[in-house]
Amino acid sequence: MLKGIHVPLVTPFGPAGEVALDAVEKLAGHLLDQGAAGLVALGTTGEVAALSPAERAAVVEVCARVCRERDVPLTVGVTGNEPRSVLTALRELPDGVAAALVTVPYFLRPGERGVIAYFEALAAGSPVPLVIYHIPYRTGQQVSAATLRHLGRHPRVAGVKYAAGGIDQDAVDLLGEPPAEFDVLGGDDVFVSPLLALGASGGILASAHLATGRFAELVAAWQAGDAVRARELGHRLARLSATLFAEPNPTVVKGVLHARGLIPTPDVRLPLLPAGAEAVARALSECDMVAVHPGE
Ligand SMILES: O=C(O)C1=N[C@H](C(=O)O)C[C@H](O)C1
Repeated sequence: MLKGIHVPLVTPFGPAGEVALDAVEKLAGHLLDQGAAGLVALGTTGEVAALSPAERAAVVEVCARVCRERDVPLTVGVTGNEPRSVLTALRELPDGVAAALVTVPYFLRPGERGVIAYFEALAAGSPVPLVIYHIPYRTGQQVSAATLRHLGRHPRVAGVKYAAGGIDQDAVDLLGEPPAEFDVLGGDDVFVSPLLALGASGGILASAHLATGRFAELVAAWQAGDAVRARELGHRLARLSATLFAEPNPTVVKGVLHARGLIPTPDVRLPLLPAGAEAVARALSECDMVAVHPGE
């Protein structure tokens, strides 16, 4: 269901600190023009924790409109770690949302049986398919390939955003025998190329705000079996991602998008602080090395 590159949108802020909805709309259209297969609203990259409920709803509304007009899927991040409030949020999603990206319950460390019970409860009541966000270095909860395979057989579980911090044994195991109709999407920007080589169907990557077409080309090259092209491009994009993640995400991405005139300010909300000028300059120069056309 979710193939190719899906960009987890930053939330641009205006000079007075307000959410710049016109910039959300422009950026969303630009990324789809550049080759993104879909968008993700309210991810970590969107600074979801720093947005009010009204701001979140407004961002989703704009993204849903753009995605509807382009006939591409919109995935929405839904945060929480107990099923009742997460189910309420899932039921409040507007029409036209293709899937919800739901984080493995964080901080509590409920164990894998708890993770299974949690996602089964959500899947039973969710109006939209779920994409499990597996990111143990943020949640504190390991999830094995066996657990993901078990959950992946549920008709309401569409895939996993796999962000284990590298290519681990579970990634190899899962992609060696994935459930039918279950998409594995790379969520660690620097490791997306090797994950695609193992058979992932795409990625949800903050880095793909830049060089979007190149990331799409990377997916296509691995899927076409063009390992020479894919390996070379993968190395270049990994260098770009490393510079974009040199400071906490999405600070450098926002700095670069602002320098390129794609968002009105590079501002982020606390506890994030804007990226340093040197980090932004390094990332800009890496973008130019990957681009086919200047400013791409
Ligand atoms: O918001 C997201 O989705 C992503 N978040 C990750 C993070 O901030 O660690 C990075 C990934 O590229 C997408």
